[in-house]
Amino acid sequence: MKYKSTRGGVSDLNFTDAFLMGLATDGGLIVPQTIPNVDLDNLRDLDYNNLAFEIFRLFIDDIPYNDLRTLIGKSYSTFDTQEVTPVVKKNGLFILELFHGPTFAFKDVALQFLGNLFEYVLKKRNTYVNVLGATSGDTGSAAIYGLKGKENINIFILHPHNKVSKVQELQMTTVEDVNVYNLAIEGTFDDCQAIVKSIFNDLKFKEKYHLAAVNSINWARILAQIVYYFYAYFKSGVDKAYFSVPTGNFGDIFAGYMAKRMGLPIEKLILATNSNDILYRFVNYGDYSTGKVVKTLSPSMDIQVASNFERYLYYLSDENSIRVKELMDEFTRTKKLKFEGDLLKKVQLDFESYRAGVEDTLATIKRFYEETGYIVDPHTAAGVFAAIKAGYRDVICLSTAHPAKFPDAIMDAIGAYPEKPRAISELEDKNKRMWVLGNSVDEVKKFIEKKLQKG
Ligand SMILES: N[C@@H](CCOP(=O)(O)O)C(=O)O
Repeated sequence: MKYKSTRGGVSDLNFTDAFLMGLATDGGLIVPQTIPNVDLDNLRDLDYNNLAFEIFRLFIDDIPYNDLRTLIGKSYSTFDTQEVTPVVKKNGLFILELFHGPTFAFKDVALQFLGNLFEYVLKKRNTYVNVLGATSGDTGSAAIYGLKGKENINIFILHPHNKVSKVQELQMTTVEDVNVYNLAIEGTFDDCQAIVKSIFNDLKFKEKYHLAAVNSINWARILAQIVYYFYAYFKSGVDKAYFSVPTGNFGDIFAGYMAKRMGLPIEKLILATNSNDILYRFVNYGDYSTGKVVKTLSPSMDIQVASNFERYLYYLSDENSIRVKELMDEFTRTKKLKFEGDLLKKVQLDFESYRAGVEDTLATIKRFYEETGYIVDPHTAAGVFAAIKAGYRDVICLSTAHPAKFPDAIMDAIGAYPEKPRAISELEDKNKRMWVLGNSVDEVKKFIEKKLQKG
């Protein structure tokens, strides 16, 4: 399999080069040059690791199969269940539990694998990387847990200062390994993401410091997330699938879109947002225009500029890179895009979307708990809210995080705190380490330079 950029300036990369490049050097996002088709019957009865292997090998042909199997096995051995992403049925909905990894969020599914993949590739190539990423709460800790203490890797993670949950902040900032740098930026997640992209687009700086990406701009993230759509489909036993996906950066739901393009019978992807509703407006009205980021109960979704939107735009434009570049340039200039007519109808064939405000989120957590005894976190609640609104039978809701990451929201909803896994309760007594920086590309660059020169 070869890879290219959505903007047409990069092509014919093998998987490992695409993985190390992260953001394409022309500013676009990397996609596979063809989308492979799967035979569902060959995958149906596989356990998680074997399923992951069968899907990965369709996209990776420059890593020996034995090594790939070892990487997969190592990555998912840190999960608290061999199922990796179990599916449970509650009140007519399937809940795909994606929070069984070390940081209790769906990001672990990809980032445990990416951590091991970086280690493997760097050793093979006898080189090093400095990972740079942005987080609205979950990617950061998952990336840090995937990479902490690993040789030949430093990791710099930007998060919006005081805008992630307390547990999310503790998970990131209590890691004491010397290769981990937490930068709390005086701004929003969109500011953090813009800083990261601007630094990646400074190709001299990127090359000089061997920068690499862990956000879903990295194709390997999407690849790892495709697997659980297949797994959930087989486990649920449904004929045609409806997935409801809490959505911020569009990476998770885009993985579902790819699974559909590979032949998974997905009837509809239900896109759930919180009040940061740019994607809700896009799907319903063709209005992709940024608004102000507002703080909600589901901080990981407090995003207005969705990174992976560009990958979808590429497929929506029938893989026309020139058109994608024009649209992305227009978006950079005006902060808005408009979609109408047949193009919007095409979007609505793939997706439908609902927006859960704060009251909807709290009411959904409460009602679901009262009816099932099961506590969903505020992000999952947005997905459950959307699934109920959509009204289809047997929707598979992606449960993207453990409720203990958001105890205050749960207390507000049901009047009690969720049970805390030990790994979370232990965080409070640990030392914290982070650096507060202004919302400035230069400040972040200077910080990276200073730390790397010292090292
Ligand atoms: N919701 C994310 C934001 C970053 O998204 P990513 O999927 O591109 O890493 C978070 O929790 O950090």
